[in-house]
Amino acid sequence: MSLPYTTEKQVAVAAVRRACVLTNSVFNKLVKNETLTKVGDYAAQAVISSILHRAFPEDPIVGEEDAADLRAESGTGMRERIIELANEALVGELGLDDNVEWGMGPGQEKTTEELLDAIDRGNYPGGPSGRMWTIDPIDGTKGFLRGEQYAVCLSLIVDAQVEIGVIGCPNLPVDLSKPEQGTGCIFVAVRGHGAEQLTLSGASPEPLSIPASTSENLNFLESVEAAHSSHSFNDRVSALLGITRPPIRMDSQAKYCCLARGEGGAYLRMPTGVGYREKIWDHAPGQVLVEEAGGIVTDSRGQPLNFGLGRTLGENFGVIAAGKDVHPRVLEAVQKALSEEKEKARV
Ligand SMILES: Nc1ncnc2c1ncn2[C@@H]1O[C@H](COP(=O)(O)OS(=O)(=O)O)[C@@H](OP(=O)(O)O)[C@H]1O
Ligand SMILES: [Mg+2]
Ligand SMILES: [Mg+2]
Ligand SMILES: [Mg+2]
Repeated sequence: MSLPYTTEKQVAVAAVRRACVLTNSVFNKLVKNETLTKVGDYAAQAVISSILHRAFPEDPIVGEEDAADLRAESGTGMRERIIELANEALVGELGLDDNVEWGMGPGQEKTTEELLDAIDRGNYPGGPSGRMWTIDPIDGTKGFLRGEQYAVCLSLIVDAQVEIGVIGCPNLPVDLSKPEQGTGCIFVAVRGHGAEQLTLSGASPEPLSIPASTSENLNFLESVEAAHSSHSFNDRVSALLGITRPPIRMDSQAKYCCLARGEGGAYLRMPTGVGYREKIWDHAPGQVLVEEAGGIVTDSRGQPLNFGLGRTLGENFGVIAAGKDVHPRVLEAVQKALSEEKEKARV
């Protein structure tokens, strides 16, 4: 019997690999020299969406970017650069099990209009039923521009359940404690069939599982940007848990990836203010990856994240991701810290 979603998994890994080659080259060619903030995001969404559309023409896509600004833009050459980069990534030879079959193959460059349409196919509103893909072409855009962590993120959601997650992390050390061993990994999970780490070329799959953890060897993974999640709240939760090690700050869903391979111990993302709604593409691939590595992902009420509400996760109760043994303790400490905050606000 073949594994479920075999083709979907192959296509998703191929799309993320190609997008990672692209974002790497965008960084080396462009970002280092000039601040071209969204080139990589648009081009990578165009690439992933084109590959998905070729393999699964009926599947809707919830993508972070849309091409409205690009269509309106003129005179800067930005659109032309994006089209050139996307075509390079779509038709290039990547070596290994070359997945030209999922790419476009030599001579099959797309027109500007086709690639703008591919970006705009990410406009699906989401919802509780049916199949849909989520694309975050560059998650952690700020990290990407700093030359630090970012991730190319793709997921397949079926009837509000995340079935496949693929996260490409070109700048992530293969082992966080041994950065000299090189960087670049792809993380893949299929619901019910485990999580694995591959090389950026899609080789050498290593199964992932979160080891048991105690308070002594625990530290939090958290956002770099204080505007995206509350650092001070995390400090209080750490104190309640007796954690003395400093948090690991890193942009993007690389945090879910590190957690899934036993680095850190808990990813805590509490809202910094009222109003911001978390986007499904920022959490769907990470959620299935951590769950398949044996972890738990909930909000601060202990409820699972709801991927069936549309493009967002709805009202923001934060995210707590951790191994099975650690999660209940972190949840309890988060709830204690929340009630302390409420108490303070009352007096
Ligand atoms: N106010 C607020 N609160 C929470 N989250 C927000 C907020 N504003 C933006 N975003 C989303 O954060 C995504 C990046 O998350 P990170 O964990 O990488 O944040 S950080 O860069 O490390 O601070 C980032 O994803 P990208 O846009 O793909 O980089 C945004 O979707
Ligand atoms: Mg994002
Ligand atoms: Mg993004
Ligand atoms: Mg963004």
